[in-house]
Amino acid sequence: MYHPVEVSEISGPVVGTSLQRTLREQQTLLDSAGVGIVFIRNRIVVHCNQRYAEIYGYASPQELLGHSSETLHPNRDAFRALGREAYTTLCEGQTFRCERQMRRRDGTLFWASLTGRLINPQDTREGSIWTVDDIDEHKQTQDLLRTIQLEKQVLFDQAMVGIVFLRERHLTRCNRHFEQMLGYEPGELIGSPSRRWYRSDAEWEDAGKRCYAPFAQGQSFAGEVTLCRKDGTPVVCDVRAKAMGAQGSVWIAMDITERRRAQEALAKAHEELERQVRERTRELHETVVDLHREIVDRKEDQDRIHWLAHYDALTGLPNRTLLAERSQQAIREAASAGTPLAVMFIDLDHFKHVNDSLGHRVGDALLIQIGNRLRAVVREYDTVSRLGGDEFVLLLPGANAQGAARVAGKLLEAFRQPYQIGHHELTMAPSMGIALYPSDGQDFDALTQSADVAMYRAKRDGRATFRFFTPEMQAQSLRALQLENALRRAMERQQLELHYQPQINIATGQVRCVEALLRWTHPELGRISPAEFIPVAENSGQILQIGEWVLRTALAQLQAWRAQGLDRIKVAVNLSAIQFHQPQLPEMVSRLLAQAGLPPDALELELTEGVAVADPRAAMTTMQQLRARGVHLSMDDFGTGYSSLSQLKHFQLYKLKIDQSFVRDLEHDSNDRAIVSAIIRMAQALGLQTTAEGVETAAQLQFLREQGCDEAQGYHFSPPQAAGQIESFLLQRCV
Ligand SMILES: Nc1nc2c(ncn2[C@@H]2O[C@@H]3COP(=O)(O)O[C@H]4[C@@H](O)[C@H](n5cnc6c(=O)[nH]c(N)nc65)O[C@@H]4COP(=O)(O)O[C@H]3[C@H]2O)c(=O)[nH]1
Repeated sequence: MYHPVEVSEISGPVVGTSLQRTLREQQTLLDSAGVGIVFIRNRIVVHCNQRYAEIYGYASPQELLGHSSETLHPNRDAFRALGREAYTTLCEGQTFRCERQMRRRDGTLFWASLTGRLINPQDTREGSIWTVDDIDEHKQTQDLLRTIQLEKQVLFDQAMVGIVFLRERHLTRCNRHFEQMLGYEPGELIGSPSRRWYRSDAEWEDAGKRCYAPFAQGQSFAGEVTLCRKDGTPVVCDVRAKAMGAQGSVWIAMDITERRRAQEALAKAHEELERQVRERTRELHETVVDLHREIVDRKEDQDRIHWLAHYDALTGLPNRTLLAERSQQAIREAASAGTPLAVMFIDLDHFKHVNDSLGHRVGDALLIQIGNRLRAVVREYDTVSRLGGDEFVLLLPGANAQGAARVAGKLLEAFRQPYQIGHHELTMAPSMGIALYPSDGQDFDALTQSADVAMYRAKRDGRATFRFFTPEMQAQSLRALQLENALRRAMERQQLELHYQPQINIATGQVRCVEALLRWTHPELGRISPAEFIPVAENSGQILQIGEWVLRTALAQLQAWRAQGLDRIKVAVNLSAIQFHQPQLPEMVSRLLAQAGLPPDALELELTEGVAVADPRAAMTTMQQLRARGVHLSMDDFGTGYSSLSQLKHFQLYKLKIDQSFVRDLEHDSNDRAIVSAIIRMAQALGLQTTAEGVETAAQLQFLREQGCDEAQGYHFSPPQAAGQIESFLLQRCV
């Protein structure tokens, strides 16, 4: 038992020495003790050691001596409460231990571990001894630890992730969230092997390999693992796992099934969006391409429309519209500069025959070549245009009459070269009419009209030539227009009539054939010569209708004469080249003969040499067809055209009619005599009959007889007369 004694209270030499040593030892013991020790009597600090003073913030024990122990407590209540609690135990002679907050000298509180004991449990007045240890730091650490543990527990319990502790792949502990996540009751999983929350052995083993491999290298695992609920449904988890040495491992699993599902849905939506964007982009691209194409197409269409409106589709030459525009411009310039200008109208002679006999393809190819040849002849700034068909118009700015004539001459020269179309070698000649500005017309229409009229004159004057427009032509062209209009109504108004002129056998004086000649008597215009109106009918196309009427009427008349007893008489009908090139001609002839009830050899068709000029081969085919049907063919006006001897051989002709231009001057012109004589001999050599036209005198007849000409026709015997008038002549002269 410790009795605190003041050293000065001890006296006596021996006692004093050992007592002093004891006291020193006690004092040393007190001073070196690691805990604070205090002796309190009547709630007053009677004695304490250095450590005690330090704990309460005093420099030395002396500073505390005499202090009320109450000041060392936080407050009076705490002091009394401790007294009440401690003295129950102390009075029983027990040691009282507790941990209490105490107060330092500066007022701060600290935790202290107190151990007290009464000196004499029977008498509390003797005081008590207390050891005090400053456990404030330890207490704070403990509190901190407790708080941390509490927090950990809260985290463990409240975490929104599953937390699992495993040892050797068996669950030692897990939080509620893990159980709930997998659908288990609290504690149901304790001790279970981790295999329990995998769908199959394979998945479990695979997860084991993936997760434990990093553990072996001291690393943690982080990854996605598919676990399995109690009811079998899969749970996709984001798993973090860490090895804890001998403690096993801790696993944190977060259910990301929904997130994964949402991610998948998002990815799908994203993919769909991308697909839609791609689709839209593609559509947009296509729309842009379509639009672009449409714009290009429209531009091309516009260009094409503009081109078609201004150019001839076949030859690529300017058409009438562009020609008119250029002409107007050229006329304006010529007017202001006082310079000349020529317009040349070109029509191809017998071009239609090419089309009819060789087909449009050949005709088109020929027109293209002709267009190129025309372009090659003229200057750069001249315009070569095609109006359609075989009509071309040249606009020659700056060209006077001399210049235009030179161009026409060059064209004639250029046209002399044959055209090679496939295996066909074709020659084509132009008839050209020239009109000059300003004398022949002040504007485009007037100039082209004048050039057109001049071109007709060139045609009439033998074709393959050119003519300048003259005022006299103007009058004639007006006449042609007048005739064309009048001719349209001539047939329906019965103004047409046939006259017949006999052809006399020179040797016997007998009539074997009459030539039907067309007559037109107009109420105002009077009698119009076929030489004038037949070309008009040919140009306007009316010749086909008129020609058929002539054939029908002539055959009907012949049939009537035959019925009257003139049963061996024949009729000769003139055939225009245009009629001849009609593909249905042979069929039509047969039909009309059949309608009249006449044999084919009752009809003789008079052709002009012109029919064979453009395409002898096609002409030959038509002639063969007619001959095959039994119709006789004769060549009219022979000697004026260009028939070659070799062609004649193949033409299957029956007769040559010697043109009246050779007969007219037989008496005075030895050349004509020579020609007529040669024709007759040639015909004889070819086995052809000969008929001389326009025989007006006995001397002409005599010469023809001497030369061996078979027949004669002319005023010497009879002019062409109406059927009724010629009948008596025929009755006398027909056998
Ligand atoms: N100077 C003179 N002339 C004589 C004499 N004898 C007859 N003539 C005339 O000579 C022409 C002979 O007919 P062409 O050469 O076939 O020439 C014909 C013929 O090419 C054509 N033509 C007449 N009728 C038709 C027809 O129906 N169809 C076709 N396509 N042409 C016809 O018109 C041309 C002229 O016929 P026309 O005026 O009737 O003139 C006729 C006739 O009247 C004579 O002794 N002296």
